[in-house]
Amino acid sequence: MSDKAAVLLLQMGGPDSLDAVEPFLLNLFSDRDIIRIGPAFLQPFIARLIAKRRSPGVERKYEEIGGKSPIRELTESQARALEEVLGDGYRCFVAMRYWKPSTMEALAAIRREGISRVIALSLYPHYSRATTGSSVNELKRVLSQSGVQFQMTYVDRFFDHPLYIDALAEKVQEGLDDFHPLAEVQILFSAHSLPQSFIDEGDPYLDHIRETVRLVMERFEGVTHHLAFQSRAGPVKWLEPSTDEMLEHLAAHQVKNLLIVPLSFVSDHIETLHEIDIEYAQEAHKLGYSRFRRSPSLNASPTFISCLADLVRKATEDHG
Ligand SMILES: C=CC1=C(C)c2cc3[nH]c(cc4nc(cc5[nH]c(cc1n2)c(C)c5CCC(=O)O)C(CCC(=O)O)=C4C)c(C)c3C=C
Ligand SMILES: [Fe+2]
Ligand SMILES: [Fe+2]
Repeated sequence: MSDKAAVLLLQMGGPDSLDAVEPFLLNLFSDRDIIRIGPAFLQPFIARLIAKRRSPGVERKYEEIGGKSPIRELTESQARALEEVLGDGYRCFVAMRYWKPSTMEALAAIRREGISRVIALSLYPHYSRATTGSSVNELKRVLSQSGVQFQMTYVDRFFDHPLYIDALAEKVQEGLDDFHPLAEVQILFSAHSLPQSFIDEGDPYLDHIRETVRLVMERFEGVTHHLAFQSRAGPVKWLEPSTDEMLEHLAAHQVKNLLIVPLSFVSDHIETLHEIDIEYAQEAHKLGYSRFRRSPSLNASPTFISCLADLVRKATEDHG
């Protein structure tokens, strides 16, 4: 047995080729933690229909950002950077909820290394049953099926960690530096949307998002900011206002310079590279903004990696 600990980074995953889009969507729409469609016994059939119907449009979007999601490479590079900072006592692994490497593959790799202590670290800063909840449920299912005993610790949120806030603030500052020094810039935080029913049932996601925004804005006193929600994916009531409505609203109020700051994701993927950089940028141009920019994603930002390292070290101390 190894005396090292494994850090298992939990992330959503994304298609690694255009052929992977439909099976990726099938995995996602089959998961009742993220979406409930009809009674449980019917969901696999309905999920198949939705995945088939949705995939041509989604494939076109992935085609426009290079033919796949970059989320695997970006998460692997976060894992390597984290390993470097943590040093000899740790090895880092990645488990993707809806694509590769799967939770099963990740646990098998940890086992091959002879490691028995695992810190499962969700890469979603804000807790939601739809994201972290789903990944942790999957992990627990696979652990119980595998029959292998690991000593597990879970880190399921870090929306208010000072180093996460520092890392975001650095990116916001980089974004602001891309405007003329005398320009009056407003900030639009754009978080991933969630059906309102999750919040009504007690999901803390919205409170976590608001707290992150509050803490970041403590560093930018005097700058006007807004919060909106992007990437709805179905015909229910989602969090409001939507990012596209907010873009229209601000344009109508003569806002000319806008920095959009993506929240809820810690790396680039289709919703930054396509939805913001292509779709919202075109919309902003039509609406008459003079300058519309996105702050860079955290990816392997050294400050963000030191946040992850701090979370891992604290989890290790707590469970000695
Ligand atoms: C079905 C409902 C969905 C809910 C609820 C939802 C919540 C949610 N998702 C993220 C983060 C990501 N979502 C991504 C893609 C994606 N999400 C949904 C659906 C829901 N998400 C779909 C159908 C897709 C696929 C793309 C599409 O069809 O439009 C991704 C990107 C993966 C990648 O390309 O790399 C991320 C990341 C959060 C944070 C969240 C709620 C809090
Ligand atoms: Fe999503
Ligand atoms: Fe108004």
